[in-house]
Amino acid sequence: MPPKSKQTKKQAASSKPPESAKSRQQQQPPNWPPLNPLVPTSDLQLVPLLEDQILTIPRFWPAGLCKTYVTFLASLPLVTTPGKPKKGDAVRVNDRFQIDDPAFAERLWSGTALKELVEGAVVDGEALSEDAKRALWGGGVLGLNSNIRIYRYSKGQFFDQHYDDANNIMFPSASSPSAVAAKTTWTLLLYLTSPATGCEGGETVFYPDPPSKREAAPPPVVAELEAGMALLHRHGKDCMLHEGREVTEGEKWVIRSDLCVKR
Ligand SMILES: O=C(O)CCC(=O)C(=O)O
Ligand SMILES: [Fe+2]
Repeated sequence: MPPKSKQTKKQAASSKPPESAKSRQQQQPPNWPPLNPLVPTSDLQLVPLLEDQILTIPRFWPAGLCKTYVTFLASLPLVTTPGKPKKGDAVRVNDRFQIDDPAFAERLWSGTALKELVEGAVVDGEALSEDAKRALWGGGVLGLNSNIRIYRYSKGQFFDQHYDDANNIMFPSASSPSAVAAKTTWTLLLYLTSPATGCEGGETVFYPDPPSKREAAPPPVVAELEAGMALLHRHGKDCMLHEGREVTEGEKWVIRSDLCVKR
């Protein structure tokens, strides 16, 4: 699908946790399976898919852990998107489970290679300076957004072209009783399925803007699904137009959170 003009700039529907009666009464977090076995951090790296915009971590989760999670996530009460989006929201047709779970966000951050890779910021074998790190992540990194979203796309489901919003949040602080003012700067997608697990289609596709009005847009950047690969992309004002292509066979499963920095 060609990129749409900026006039039709769709946002992903609000990623803030729903204000339903259930969420206000503090929905019980799931009993997430342990995050092991994992690939040692020293065997992993941040690999740019598009410089300064999209980074991947291939083999972030091994196949076995992805499989354990897909089986577990399928037992959660996922909710199918209502057919018609609110005005200005992108069409998202999938099944979703959303939970505010600071403990799981912290495990996904510190209990995996993510924290070390992001804080170390060794991109393509080159270690960034402290200033370059702040410029890359948009500030001093705190960890992952506690707003955890699980997506299941079955055959025919997709996430239409949109931009991801940055959100201001209060980040729980380990060192002080009060939370720290934070904002989200990058989207984290963790793919649990791929053609190797029977999922066809469903690639996340990014549409770069043309360099000027008179020039053609560069070709889209396609993130092929790889079970266990994590992908980070800039969001908010620096977000690229992107979509989750239609799944044509099998199921696509994704865990979504966001990188948070001090505000
Ligand atoms: O599922 C995908 O590939 C994309 C998801 C996405 O764009 C989002 O969560 O905002
Ligand atoms: Fe998105």
